[in-house]
Amino acid sequence: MIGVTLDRVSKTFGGAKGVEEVDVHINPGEFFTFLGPSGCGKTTTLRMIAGFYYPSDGRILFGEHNVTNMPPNKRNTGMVFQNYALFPHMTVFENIAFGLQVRKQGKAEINEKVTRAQKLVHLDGYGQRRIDQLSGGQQQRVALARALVIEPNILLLDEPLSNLDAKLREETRQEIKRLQLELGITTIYVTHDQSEAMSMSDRIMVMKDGVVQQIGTPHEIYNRPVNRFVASFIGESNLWEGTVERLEGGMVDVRLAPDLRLTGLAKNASPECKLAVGQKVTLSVRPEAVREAAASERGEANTMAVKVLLSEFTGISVNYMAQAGPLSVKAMFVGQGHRMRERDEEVLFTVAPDSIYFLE
Ligand SMILES: Nc1ncnc2c1ncn2[C@@H]1O[C@H](COP(=O)(O)OP(=O)(O)OP(=O)(O)O)[C@@H](O)[C@H]1O
Repeated sequence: MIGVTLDRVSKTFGGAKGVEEVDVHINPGEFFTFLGPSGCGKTTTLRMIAGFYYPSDGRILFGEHNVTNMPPNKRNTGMVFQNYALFPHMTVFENIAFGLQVRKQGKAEINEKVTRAQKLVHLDGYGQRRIDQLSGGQQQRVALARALVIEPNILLLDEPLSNLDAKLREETRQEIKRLQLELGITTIYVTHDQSEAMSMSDRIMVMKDGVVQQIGTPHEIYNRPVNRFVASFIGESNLWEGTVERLEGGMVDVRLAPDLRLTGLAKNASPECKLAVGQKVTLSVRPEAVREAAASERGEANTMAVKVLLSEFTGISVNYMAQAGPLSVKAMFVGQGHRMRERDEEVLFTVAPDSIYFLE
C-alpha cells in the first residue's frame, strides 16, 4: 500500500485556470474523495495523478517516489472512467485481460488473474459475454475488474456511478466500498454527489473553482464546515445572517431580527470566523438540529414562533419550510412521534446552542 502526495500542484490550460495549488497527502489504504460541482477541477486533479495531464507546477509523489513527469503506463494505477471506456465488441474476459496482455503476461497467469477478478466483482461465468450484452451495472463491474486485475498501487475512480439508476447506484456504491475494504487499496474517488462522498470516504476534499476549500472526514466536513460554500454544498443547512451582540462566558448572542436573537457557543466557529461584538456573522444550523418546542418554552432563549409554509412527509422524516419574521427556516423531524403541521399553522421551534455553527 502506498500513499499519494500532491505538493502544491497547479494546472493551467493555455492561461486558463484548471486547479490551483492543491496540497494534500492521501494515506496508504485510504478511501479519499474529491468532491465539488461541475468544473471545480476534480477530474483535472485525478488525471494528473493518473498521468494523463502533467502539472503546470508542483510535484506528485507515490510514496516517496516522484512521479510528476512519469507517463501513465509506468505509474501502476487502475482507473475507472465515467463512461467505463470498455471495448463493446469484445467479451468480458478480453476486456479484463487487456491490461495483462499489454504487459505481456503468460496465458495461464492471465487466465488465473482474470478469473479471480471476475469473482471479485461477482461476474463469474460471464467471461464469454460481449459487453453490449450486459446491463449498465454489469459493465461498471467489468470496468472495475479491468482496473483491479493489474494489481494497481492506487485505484482511481472518476464518477463511476453516474450512468446508473438510483437503486443500482446505491448497490454499486456498497460494492465498491466492500472491494476497497477487502483489498485495502489506496482509492481516489471523484464525484459531485455529496451523499456518495459522505457514505464512502475516509476523508473528503471539497473543491470550488479549482481551489481546495476543505479537507476532512465526512464528520468534520458536515459538522465543522469552513465556509458557506461547504456548509450549503454538503447536506442542507439554514444559513442565517446576524450581528454579534454579546460575547461572554464562552456564549455568543447574535441578533438576527429586531425580535429574534439566538445564542450559541463561541467554540463552534470556523477558523475564518472572528467573533467580536458588532461583527456580522453567518449562523449555520442543520435542519435536523431544529426541534419543536413546547408551549411552556415560549419566550425562552433560542425559541422562535414560526409559520409553516410547506410540510412534507418523506417516509423517514417530516420536512418543513417555515418563516420566523424575516428568517426562512428549514426543519426536519425524524421518527414517528411528531404530529405533522399544516400550512399556515403557528408552531414554536427551538435550536440548541451547541448545534449552531458560526461562519464568516
Ligand atoms: N483539456 C482542457 N482544456 C482546457 N480547459 C480544461 C481542460 N480540462 C479541464 N479544463 C478546465 O479546467 C477546469 C476544471 O475542469 P474539470 O474537468 O477538472 O472539472 P470537474 O470538477 O471534474 O468537472 P466535471 O464534473 O464537469 O467533470 C474547468 O474550468 C475546465 O473548463
